[in-house]
Parts: sequence; C-alpha cells; structure tokens
Amino acid sequence: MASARQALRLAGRVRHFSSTAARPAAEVKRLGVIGAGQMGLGIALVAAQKAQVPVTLVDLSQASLDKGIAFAEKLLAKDVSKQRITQEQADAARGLLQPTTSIEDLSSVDFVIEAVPEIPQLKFDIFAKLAEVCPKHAILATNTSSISITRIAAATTGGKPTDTTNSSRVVSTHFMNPVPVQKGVEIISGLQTSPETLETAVAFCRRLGKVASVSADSPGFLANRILMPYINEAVICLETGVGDRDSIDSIMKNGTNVPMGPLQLADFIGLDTCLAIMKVLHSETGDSKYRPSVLLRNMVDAGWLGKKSGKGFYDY
Ligand SMILES: NC(=O)c1ccc[n+]([C@@H]2O[C@H](COP(=O)([O-])OP(=O)(O)OC[C@H]3O[C@@H](n4cnc5c(N)ncnc54)[C@H](O)[C@@H]3O)[C@@H](O)[C@H]2O)c1
Repeated sequence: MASARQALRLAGRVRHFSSTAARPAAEVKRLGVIGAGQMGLGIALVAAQKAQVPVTLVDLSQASLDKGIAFAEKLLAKDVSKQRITQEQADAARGLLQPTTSIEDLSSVDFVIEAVPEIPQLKFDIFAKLAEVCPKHAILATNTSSISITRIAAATTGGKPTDTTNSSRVVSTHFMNPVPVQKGVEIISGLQTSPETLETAVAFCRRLGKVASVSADSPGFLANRILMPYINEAVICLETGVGDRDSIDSIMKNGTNVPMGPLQLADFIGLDTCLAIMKVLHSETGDSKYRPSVLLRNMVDAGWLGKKSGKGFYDY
C-alpha cells in the first residue's frame, strides 16, 4: 500500500498554490460526518471500527439518523454473527457513533466529511457553515461524486477568495459504495487545497483501511469519468437494440470478471445519480461523447431509479 508521501509523489499532476497548518492524521482524534444516508453512515461506521475515533454524525432529519444507526447496529450484529468481530468490538464501535441534528456539534472535530445529497448549493451552504463552526485546524472533506472541489472550497472564503485560511483545508475524500466493503477512495485536491491537507486526507483514509488514489479536480475525477460513460454506453446498447439486458450484463460480468454487469450496477448506484453525473461530465466538458442516453433520462423521469425505488433495469 502506498504511504502518504508516496501517494503525494504519485500526485505529481496536482498543483498546490497554498499551505495550511493542518494537524497530521495521527492526531485526528474526532471525526465529523454530515449526512447519515447510504454513504455518510458507511463512512461513520468504518471510522468507528477501523480508526476507533468518536464520530459526530449530523443529519437534518432525526428519521435518517434513527434509520442509519439501526442499520449500523444491524451491520455490526452481522459481523459478530459471522465471527468477524467480537461483541465487545461491536459495542465499542456503536458507542463511538454520536448522532445529532445540530451542525454546531462539529465545533471540536479534527476532520469532517460531508455526505449530503449531490446538490451544489446545499454543499456550498454547508461548507460556508463548516468554516464558521469547525476548529481552524480541521480538514473539511466532501464525498461529492461530481461537483468541483474548487467551487466547494470557494464557498468557505466568505467572499474573500484570496484568503485561503479555510479553502486550503478543503479536499475530497470520495468513498465508494458500499463503504464498509469497497477499499478504494479517491482523494481530490481543489485549486486551493494545500499539500498538508492532501497528505492528512490520504493518511486518514489509510487509517480507515482504504487504498487511496489521488487525482486532480476535473469533471468526474477518475472513477466516474471512467465508470459513468461505461454505464451510459451499456444503456445506449439496450436502447438501440444492440443487445438485451441480460446479454449486456452477462458479457461484461463473465467477460471482464466484474461482480455485476453495468445495468445492474447502475441500479445499485441509483439511475438518478448516474444521470446527474453524466450531465456534469457533458456540461462541464462540452464534449458530446458524454451525452446521457435518452433511455436513462426516461427511466429517471418515470421514477424508476433502480434498487432504492424497487424498479430499474431489474425489479426489486
Ligand atoms: N450513493 C453512492 O453510490 C455514492 C457513491 C459515492 C459518492 N456519493 C456521494 O455521496 C453523497 C451522499 O450520497 P448518499 O447516496 O449517501 O445520499 P443519501 O440520500 O443516501 O443521504 C444523504 C443524507 O443527507 C441528509 N441531509 C440532507 N440535507 C442535509 C443537511 N442540510 N444537513 C445534514 N444532513 C442533510 C439526508 O437527510 C440524508 O440522510 C452525494 O454527494 C453523492 O453524490 C454517493
């Protein structure tokens, strides 16, 4: 596994224009996570289990917090029943999760990861608030799938873009779904991100047992720049009758040794998420090769969003 320094060297393409006095990851003693949905809950649980730090888990919705905590308890109970961890370890991890509906409770975190829905203005507002609430050494990370890290960082400057006190601490830690299972994480620097921030993010992700890839702030970053056109092309093959659903999924599953084909994978990710990312790739690059498939748009318009809505390319 690459060390944090090696990862930084790998990131030779990433230019840095600012520096910051961020603490090294070994001193990340408390994590904050905003958004207790699919991704936020997974990140919080992995942090409690692997880094064994207290996690302040913030969500606007008490119902989401209750659902998330119940899901975490279910995952921990499953790990105990499969003898992957002991009951004591499960209890310790559960005890580290501290749900709250108040963002002000992030006032003593060393590192915060935002995982709210993929809505640009929502993320900008939250980062402006984090710059006010979190300690001045805290790393402010986003789990965005597609929004520019540079734009998110700019939201922390309070209208003074040349003051990088806050924006140099913004970075993306883009975890993969499901977080407890997937080892990969993309670490993306915005234009303002300092080398210290990047290094702290890489090192903290390693404490979570993840393998970090470093990339520049470019539409889709690495994972979605490669994955989403692949999924979109599979939908175009279905739409234009090149092959049926099962043939498309079968050839990719059995021919490229992936656990599921592209249409099933799209259902698991959420077709709305896939469409949103294709739209970003298309609009941000202006390149027609990223045009979302008509069928993908129609499926989303119909409310057939995949597994989460009970119907997508498959029925659930
Ligand atoms: N789902 C995936 O496969 C996946 C993979 C990688 C990255 N992402 C990214 O992760 C982020 C979260 O995605 P998700 O699938 O977990 O979403 P989700 O809809 O499952 O969860 C989002 C949570 O945020 C909460 N929330 C909304 N507004 C809030 C606010 N103002 N303050 C606090 N909490 C708020 C919601 O109540 C909800 O619990 C998005 O940026 C998404 O693009 C998703």
